[in-house]
Amino acid sequence: MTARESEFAIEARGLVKTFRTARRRPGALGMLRALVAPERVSTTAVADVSFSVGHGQLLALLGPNGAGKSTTIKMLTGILTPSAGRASVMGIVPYRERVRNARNIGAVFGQRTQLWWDLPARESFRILRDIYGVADGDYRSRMREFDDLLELSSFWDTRVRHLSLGQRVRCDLAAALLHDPPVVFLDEPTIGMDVVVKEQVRLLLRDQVERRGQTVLLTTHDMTEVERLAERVVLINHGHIVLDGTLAEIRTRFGSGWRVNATLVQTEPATGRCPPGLRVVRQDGARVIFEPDGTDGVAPPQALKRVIDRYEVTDIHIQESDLEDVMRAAYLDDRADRELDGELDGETVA
Ligand SMILES: Nc1ncnc2c1ncn2[C@@H]1O[C@H](COP(=O)(O)OP(=O)(O)OP(=O)(O)O)[C@@H](O)[C@H]1O
Repeated sequence: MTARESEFAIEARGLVKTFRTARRRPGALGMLRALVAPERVSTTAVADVSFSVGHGQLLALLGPNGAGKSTTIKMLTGILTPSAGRASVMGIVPYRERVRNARNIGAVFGQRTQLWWDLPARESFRILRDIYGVADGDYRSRMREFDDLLELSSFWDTRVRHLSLGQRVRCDLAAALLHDPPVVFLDEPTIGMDVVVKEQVRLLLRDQVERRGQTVLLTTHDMTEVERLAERVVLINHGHIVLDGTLAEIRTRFGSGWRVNATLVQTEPATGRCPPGLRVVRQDGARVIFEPDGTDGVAPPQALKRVIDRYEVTDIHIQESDLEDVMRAAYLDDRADRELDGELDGETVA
């Protein structure tokens, strides 16, 4: 099957990854025991992950620390072989055909550079140009484009080891996109960047998807990034998929979806006189946030009218619920499910 014949650019079906590591006990005796009779323990980083990404889609893979996001990406880039399940990227099984897969993908691991540590970043770009056989004209125009957006030329002649984290990740991003791969994996690509550079990276990614039709799989802990970029979100927790949907679907399922933000003339608690179908989420003096209480399925225009009818209002608008709150609700829901299934043992709530 050729790359374009496969319906999805990225497919993961029942992926599992278990690591076997030596357990280290404390103290000198523990160290000795580890040398003589090492005790091995299994960690299941990815327990059961299935999802697919269509050609030209940008999907955000989200989850708390240790959820299994990086391990999933490593299986999709061919760095790790799954313990069970299967993966395909542009019709290729990444861990079986690493070299063919490498031509189709670009990858940025924000925590770790792909560049040559002791060389100036520009030297790494030239080496990558030769490895991937990028034509001189294409190389020059892409470097110009990356420089325009990411302002690399002020530091690309500095050795990579001397770059700041944000500068280094910008160079990593350019290196990953240099051969214009159809699929890009970005594991925390804006780590260490200031807000201005973050915005530049978002512009670059949007352009890669909209103009070049690239497929992007992104992990991030930055919800603004998700709101700005992702059409779809897959949420992973403890190596399991918790949800898979558009931001709108996720908001509907785990958040009220919207809230009424009002500034009242009165400053006493609004709770006692709350309009029907609404409850007070927060009140700070005259500023009150209401959300639907779930009793009558009130819609945003009705909710505005009910608040205005009940109070004297100086300012009022509908606000979409905060994505951080929605994600937290989704984790807590998953946690409650697993508690019921008896899977959790003494774990603290994030
Ligand atoms: N090589 C390894 N050997 C043993 N355990 C590992 C290895 N790599 C990852 N793990 C464990 O697997 C789990 C998932 O790790 P992973 O790096 O995939 O999480 P993550 O979702 O990317 O987290 P973060 O948001 O912190 O980057 C963690 O408990 C981690 O300690």
